[in-house]
Amino acid sequence: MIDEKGILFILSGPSGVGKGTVRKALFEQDTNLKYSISMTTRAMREGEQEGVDYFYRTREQFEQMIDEKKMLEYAEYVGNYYGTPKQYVEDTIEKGHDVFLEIEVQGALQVKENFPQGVFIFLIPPSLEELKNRIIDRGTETEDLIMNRLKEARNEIEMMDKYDYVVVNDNINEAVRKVRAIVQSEHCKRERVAKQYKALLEVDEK
Ligand SMILES: Nc1nc2c(ncn2[C@@H]2O[C@H](COP(=O)(O)OP(=O)(O)O)[C@@H](O)[C@H]2O)c(=O)[nH]1
Ligand SMILES: Nc1ncnc2c1ncn2[C@@H]1O[C@H](COP(=O)(O)OP(=O)(O)O)[C@@H](O)[C@H]1O
Repeated sequence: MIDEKGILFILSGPSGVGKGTVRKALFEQDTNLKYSISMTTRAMREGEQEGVDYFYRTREQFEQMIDEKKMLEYAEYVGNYYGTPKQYVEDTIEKGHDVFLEIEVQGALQVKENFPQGVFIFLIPPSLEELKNRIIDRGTETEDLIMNRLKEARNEIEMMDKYDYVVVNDNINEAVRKVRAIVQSEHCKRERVAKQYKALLEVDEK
């Protein structure tokens, strides 16, 4: 079939719900999705690589990108900037490839404003109790921050109706399977297939 523009998928959800875990598992399997590498001002962690996990930049460099309107979205999270460089997303979609973002909720809401044709997937925990356990088990946050995150999570979950799909991250394999199914369904949307088919028929006529 004739290539159309790619689709932008946005996976978001409260801190600790498992966004990073689901995204990594999704990309481990054979996939045609292109992951948009984010830019951050946070320090590189052991085992991470520049241009693989993130583009690591200073606050000055990040703020310059913001001023030059080169970010599709950005947010401050635990004292650091995180954001999606616009150019890669636009070029890749233009070439007909799907792009996948894994970002926190404030950023996802900005993408919704700037790129409403994106497909918004909200990952939720089976319960707030389980969310709390996951944040504690991950061991990256203090008691105070954990309480903050949970309060934020409640507010964020209320944003659910801004999203196209909601996936409960109970069993990880099930959650990944559902995200993959969403990607496939979007490719089977009538409007999309009809457009591609029309172009195909026009070529046949020539
Ligand atoms: N808005 C926004 N959030 C991002 C971006 N990249 C990563 N994040 C989110 O930033 C948060 C912190 O990420 P990180 O420092 O890698 O720590 P993690 O909590 O171990 O995943 C996570 O919720 C990510 O989903 C981005 O480009 N934009
Ligand atoms: N389906 C799941 N079941 C149990 N634990 C999970 C599941 N998904 C993720 N986790 C664990 O929960 C913690 C938070 O996951 P992480 O991917 O860092 O979340 P986020 O990127 O949303 O902040 C990690 O310790 C991860 O191993």
